[in-house]
Amino acid sequence: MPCCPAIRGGVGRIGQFLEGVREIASNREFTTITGSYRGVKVMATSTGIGGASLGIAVEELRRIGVTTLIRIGSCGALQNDLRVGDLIIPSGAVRNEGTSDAYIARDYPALPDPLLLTGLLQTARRLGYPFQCGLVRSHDSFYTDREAAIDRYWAERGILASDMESAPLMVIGGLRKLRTASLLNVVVEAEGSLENGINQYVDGRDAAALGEEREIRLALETIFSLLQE
Ligand SMILES: O=P(O)(O)O[C@H]1O[C@H](CO)[C@@H](O)[C@H]1O
Ligand SMILES: O=c1cc[nH]c(=O)[nH]1
Repeated sequence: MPCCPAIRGGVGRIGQFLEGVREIASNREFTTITGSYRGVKVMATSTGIGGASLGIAVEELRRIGVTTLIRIGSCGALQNDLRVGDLIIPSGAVRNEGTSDAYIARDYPALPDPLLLTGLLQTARRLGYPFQCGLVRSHDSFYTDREAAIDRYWAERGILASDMESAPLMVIGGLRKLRTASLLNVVVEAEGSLENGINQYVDGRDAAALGEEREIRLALETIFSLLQE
């Protein structure tokens, strides 16, 4: 597999799947690389933590002509049958964060582009990767005094998992006519320890890494497949 050892973090790990990797910009939490996957030129950008920085990245990528964005991220499970390393393909997201509120009232839904969503589902099946498709919840904080009650509330309503960026990505995508979708890897099981889960991946270390490799491959294969149609 071609390698790009100088680029740190998730973007560097995406770079391991690409040929001809070049870092084209790096400032604060935002690092952008380009490379090609099976002959298709792709770009990967780290968007930091939370909707606010994601929103800035998406808007600036749009200004340079990007039209299709797939989030490759992690999440905490809200349902007991989800294990570390399981993939979730969100069919929509609860808007429990402030960034999408800055754009439009909550009546406006956070939904992925239907063609991109369909592409991800078909490709996941073709690759044989187990996944769940359903609703997730995007939030702004881990450490309020109400986290356990909030998680219970949404878990009882069937929400699969929590992340921080899927909803703002989908709302901004809808409003700006971008094709967006999200892809999440479970790094914390329901009722699990948040700190252990996301900082060290303690018990599920290998499973989380495998889940991440799968979501990177799934995103890239989906882009490749859609361009063949
Ligand atoms: O793995 P990423 O994409 O950063 O996603 C999740 O991890 C971060 C929290 O540790 C938040 O950004 C959350 O959405
Ligand atoms: O529990 C978690 C793990 C990752 N990201 C989240 O938003 N929550």
